[in-house]
Parts: sequence; C-alpha cells; structure tokens
Amino acid sequence: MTLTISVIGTGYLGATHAACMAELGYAVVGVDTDPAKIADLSDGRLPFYEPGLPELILAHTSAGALRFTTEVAEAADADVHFLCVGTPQRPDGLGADTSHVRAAVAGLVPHLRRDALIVGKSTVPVGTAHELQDLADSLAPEGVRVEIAWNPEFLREGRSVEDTLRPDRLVFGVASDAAERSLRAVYERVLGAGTPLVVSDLVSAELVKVSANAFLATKISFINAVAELCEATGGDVTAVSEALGHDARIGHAFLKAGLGFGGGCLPKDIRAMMARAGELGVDQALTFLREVDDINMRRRHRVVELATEEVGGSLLGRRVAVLGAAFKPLTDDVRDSPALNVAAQLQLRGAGVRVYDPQAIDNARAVFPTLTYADSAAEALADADLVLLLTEWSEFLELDPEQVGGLVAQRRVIDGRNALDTDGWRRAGWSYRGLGRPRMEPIVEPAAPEPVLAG
Ligand SMILES: NC(=O)C1=CN([C@@H]2O[C@H](COP(=O)(O)OP(=O)(O)OC[C@H]3O[C@@H](n4cnc5c(N)ncnc54)[C@H](O)[C@@H]3O)[C@@H](O)[C@H]2O)C=CC1
Ligand SMILES: O=C(O)[C@H]1O[C@H](OP(=O)(O)OP(=O)(O)OC[C@H]2O[C@@H](n3ccc(=O)[nH]c3=O)[C@H](O)[C@@H]2O)[C@H](O)[C@@H](O)[C@@H]1O
Repeated sequence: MTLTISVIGTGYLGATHAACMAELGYAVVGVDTDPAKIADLSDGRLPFYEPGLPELILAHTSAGALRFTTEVAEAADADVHFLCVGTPQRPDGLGADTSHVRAAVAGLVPHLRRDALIVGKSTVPVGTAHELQDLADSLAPEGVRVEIAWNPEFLREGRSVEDTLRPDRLVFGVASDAAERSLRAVYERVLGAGTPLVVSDLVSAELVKVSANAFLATKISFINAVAELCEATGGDVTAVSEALGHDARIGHAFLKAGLGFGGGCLPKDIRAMMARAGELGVDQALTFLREVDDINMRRRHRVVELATEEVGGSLLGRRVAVLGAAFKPLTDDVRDSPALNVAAQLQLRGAGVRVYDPQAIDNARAVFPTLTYADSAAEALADADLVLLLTEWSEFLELDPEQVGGLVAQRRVIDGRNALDTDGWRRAGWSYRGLGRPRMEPIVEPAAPEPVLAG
C-alpha cells in the first residue's frame, strides 16, 4: 500500500520535502495558508529559486502524485503529517516565534478521524515537541490518538533536493516504537542507501538541529575572528584557513572567511538557542554565541569601512557596484542577507549603489525598495568607482577582469567572499581587497626587454 503523506507549510523546506516525498513514491498533499504560493505550486510552478526542484514539482503534480491546497482538512487522511512551517525570530529579536507550529497542529488535529503521527521538521526551541504533544492531546477528537515525533531537517538552500534524498544523516526523535517504525517506513529508501540514522528522544532530536546550526555559525565566526587578527597584523586569512583545514580534525568546510553568515536560519537559530538557554536558567552555557553573532555582524561593518577607505574617506556621491543580493549563491533568499545589509549601509552613507543578482532582485526589491537594481552585471558595473563582490555566484567569479575594467571608472574591487582570482584581477590592473587579507596593488608585468640585435 502506498503511504500518503501530508506536508504542512510549503516554503523553502516544505516544498522541497513534499516534492522529495513524491519522488520517493508517496502520494503527497502540501498545505499552506498562503493562497498565492498554493496557486503557483498547484500549477507546477515553484514560487522561489531552487536548482532541480521545479522539475520535481512539475513531474509529480502532472502525474497526480503531488497536490497542494490551502485546506488543511484535505490532509486529514494522510498516514504521516510533516510540519514544515516557519519559526522566525520573534519581534523582540531573541527567541523563536513558535506560533505557526502551534497553529498548524491546532488547525490539523480537530480534522483527524484516525490515529496519526505528526512529525516536526521545523527548527524549534528545545521543549516544543512536548508542548505540541500536550496541545494535540487537548484537541484530538474522541478516540483518536495523535503522536508527535521530531525529524529535524539539515538541508541547505541551493542543494535542497540532493540533501533531502541523500542526507548526511537522519534523526528520528520519537516517544514510541510505533513512531520509529512509521518513520523507518517513510524513509525506507533513504535508509536503504546507507544513510546513518540516529534514533533519540524528542528533546535530543530538537537539540541536534539547533546545535548543528550553532556549530556551523561558530566555525564561520571563528575564522572571521582570525581574519580580524590578520587585518591587525598583515596576515592572510585564506592561507591560515587553508592550512587549518588540512587538519582532518578541523576540515575545510565552513572555514571560509569573508562577509559572514546570513539567511533565514543560522542567525535566527543561534539567537533562539541563546534565548531558550536563558529561559532554562543555563544562559551562561551559550554566552559565547553572543560573540559568534557579534563577530559576524562586525564583518558587515568592516566591508563598509573598507569601501569608505578605498574611495578616499567619503562615500558621498561615489558610484558603487554591488554584485550579489542573495545571502549566498544558488538561492533567491535574501533573509538577513549580508550583501543587502552592506548595500543599504553604503547607500545610507551617501553612495550611489547599484545592485545586481542573477536570481534575488525581486526579493531584494521587496525588502529594500529604495536601492537601485540593475538588470545585468554590466549595468551595475558601468562607471563604478568601486566594485564589491558580496555573493559569490559563479557568474561573478567568471567575469573577465579586463572586460570589466573597460566598464568601470576605477579598477578597485573589494572581494567580500575572498572568492575572486586575486592575481588575475590584479594583472588586469585592479587593486584588490579581500577580508582578512592585506591590500593588494595591481600587478604590473615588467616590460619585455628590448631584443639585443647582433652587430
Ligand atoms: N530554509 C531552509 O533551508 C531550512 C529551514 N528549516 C526550518 O524549517 C522551517 C521553515 O523554514 P522555511 O521553509 O525556510 O520557511 P518559509 O517561510 O519559506 O516557509 C514557511 C511556510 O509555512 C507557511 N505557514 C505558516 N503558517 C502555516 C500554517 N498554520 N499552516 C500551513 N502553512 C503555514 C507559510 O505561509 C510559508 O509558506 C523553519 O523552522 C526553518 O528554521 C530547516 C532546515 C532548512
Ligand atoms: O537550518 C537551516 O535552514 C539550514 O541552515 C544552513 O543552510 P543555509 O542557511 O542554506 O546556508 P549555508 O550553506 O549554511 O550558508 C549559511 C551562510 O554562511 C555563509 N558561509 C558559509 C560557509 C563558510 O565557510 N563561510 C560563510 O560565510 C554563507 O555565505 C551563508 O551566508 C545549514 O548549512 C543547513 O544544514 C541547515 O539545514
């Protein structure tokens, strides 16, 4: 018998999860409260950019295995329900807002007509699953037993399909053997491919997720703290990072110094983890995450400082080309984007900023409508006094520095991601500044010696 799956919340996480569940062979219904999103998805269109996902959505909606609705009642018959709604930062700036997960459970449970398993995937403060179990118990119709489990998600935007179908590991937080059996059945093919599985209690599963993101954020801020030291001493953080990464105990991943982390998850998740520790009376355990956050935010100010220096002390009236608006390449997500944050700061200081991004301009315009957006890199670069690379899309890394040099007013580049071919740009007459690296002047090739003529 084919399992039927419901996925509640069809944003970046939920749309991916729904499509991948259909890819694993299940009948899937995706539910969201946003009618525009549901209209797009129902037509087989993905309302955001994610490589490889539109093809899956289109294939499975066309085949009838995947459908979308705003009516949660239509999910009631599913065997397993996955919760994928948002848990954004609360307006007070600290803890996570869990109102959407509670609303999703409260919306679904009264419609259930048989025993059900609700599996949380959203990233939540530790203890939320138990609260949701109490909520479900209080709302379950007579004779219906609803169980909550937690199966945290580790996918990265830009690689979400691959990360879902071939994850590094699966984590099942369960309160019963029956819940574990159900999850094993859902993920049978993924487990069959050799994916490591950790089965734990609910609390530990919730903790794995926030700890993973806190660890990744800490690793990035660690190397960015070293970058600050390099700036004070003339060292080059890219050399330090490369050498550190060769130590197998450290590794190269998440050790790239630059403008730091942004996005809809790492920043909010470390703040929520700190807030939860405070509520639990163990705030001292995580005060270092405050430093992780501060180091990260300082990188954005540092780029603005460098930009100001590069144009001679005042940004007023200077034309700055900003390459990149998304919080990282391969996504159109601009939530807490370091690139946009820097662009906005430059504009506040009087610079004429033109931003270009291959995918994220519409989202960027919605958040920062007063910035000027270009339709191409060339348009952003035209007559620029300074070029800033802030999101390392391959389109930017492949730019020909000689050609770009012909577009700008001044050959000055700040590489906020330490990603450009330094020597290539310098040979084309550019002055180069990375983060945590010494300023580098253009490389002037010595003129070829005059041929010595015999006689
Ligand atoms: N974006 C990512 O790469 C990952 C996100 N996560 C976590 O997954 C959760 C969702 O994140 P995103 O997908 O990025 O957020 P998102 O904002 O893109 O999507 C959330 C969706 O939930 C919908 N929603 C809100 N309340 C609802 C309700 N009561 N019923 C049905 N739908 C409802 C919203 O309309 C929205 O479409 C968060 O907890 C996040 O931390 C975890 C791993 C990866
Ligand atoms: O909980 C989540 O939503 C997800 O958050 C991150 O994934 P994501 O936000 O898609 O992006 P990452 O690839 O982790 O990058 C985060 C930020 O760190 C920055 N970064 C990354 C790596 C690095 O070495 N240096 C660095 O500055 C990136 O530019 C980006 O701004 C985690 O990597 C996922 O495992 C997790 O599931």
